[in-house]
Amino acid sequence: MPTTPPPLVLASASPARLALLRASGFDPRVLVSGVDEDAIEAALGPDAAPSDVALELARAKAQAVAALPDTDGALVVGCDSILEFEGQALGKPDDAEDAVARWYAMRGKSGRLVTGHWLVDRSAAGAGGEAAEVGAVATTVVHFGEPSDEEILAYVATGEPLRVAGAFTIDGLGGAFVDRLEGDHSNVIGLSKPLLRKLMAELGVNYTAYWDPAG
Ligand SMILES: Nc1nc2c(ncn2[C@@H]2O[C@H](COP(=O)(O)OP(=O)(O)OP(=O)(O)O)[C@@H](O)[C@H]2O)c(=O)[nH]1
Repeated sequence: MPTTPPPLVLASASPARLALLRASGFDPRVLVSGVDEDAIEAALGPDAAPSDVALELARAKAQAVAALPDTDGALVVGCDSILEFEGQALGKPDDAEDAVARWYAMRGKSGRLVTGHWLVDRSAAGAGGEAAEVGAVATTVVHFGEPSDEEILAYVATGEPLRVAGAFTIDGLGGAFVDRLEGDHSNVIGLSKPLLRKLMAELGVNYTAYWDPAG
């Protein structure tokens, strides 16, 4: 019989990450970190690798939430997703104009969606242990389709691209404009399930112990 795992805390405001965890058998509490992502990115400098930025932001979010008294005894997970495209680190678009310009540049090409993952184990057994990665499992190559100008304008007008890293989704409206992926799809949505399992194992936490046997 699996031991009772530490309660899971998602240090993210992302509705997609929460929905993904719930669909995967978890019922996390959500505590949003409120960290100043722009300040962290500025401190890393313009030449920082997108994977380094994503990991540093994931760390900042997870550790900020793990510092709250409310997370005593819990396992905290923080994430950050960035699209690496033609040498640029692209988060959410600044505005509709930026989203349109990005799609004009992205269509017919490919990019790498990297998601930094950072876990902090505040349980008694975990003693503040941490596990983090933005490696191979947390990098997915995205091959974009070729939406027409009109389709791009229609997509941006929905507002969806403004709310997501890289100005696209694979499971939402934007999926029509993503031809294929190479790598983990959940990583693109914002949290890689196989990587979460791996990082939990590094902390001695059993991923399946969160599942309700009654289903
Ligand atoms: N549903 C969906 N969401 C996506 C996809 N790609 C990126 N996102 C979302 O884009 C957002 C990336 O921004 P982040 O800064 O990592 O996270 P956030 O939403 O700002 O929330 P915090 O973790 O609180 O910063 C996340 O909410 C991701 O879930 C996708 O293909 N599908």
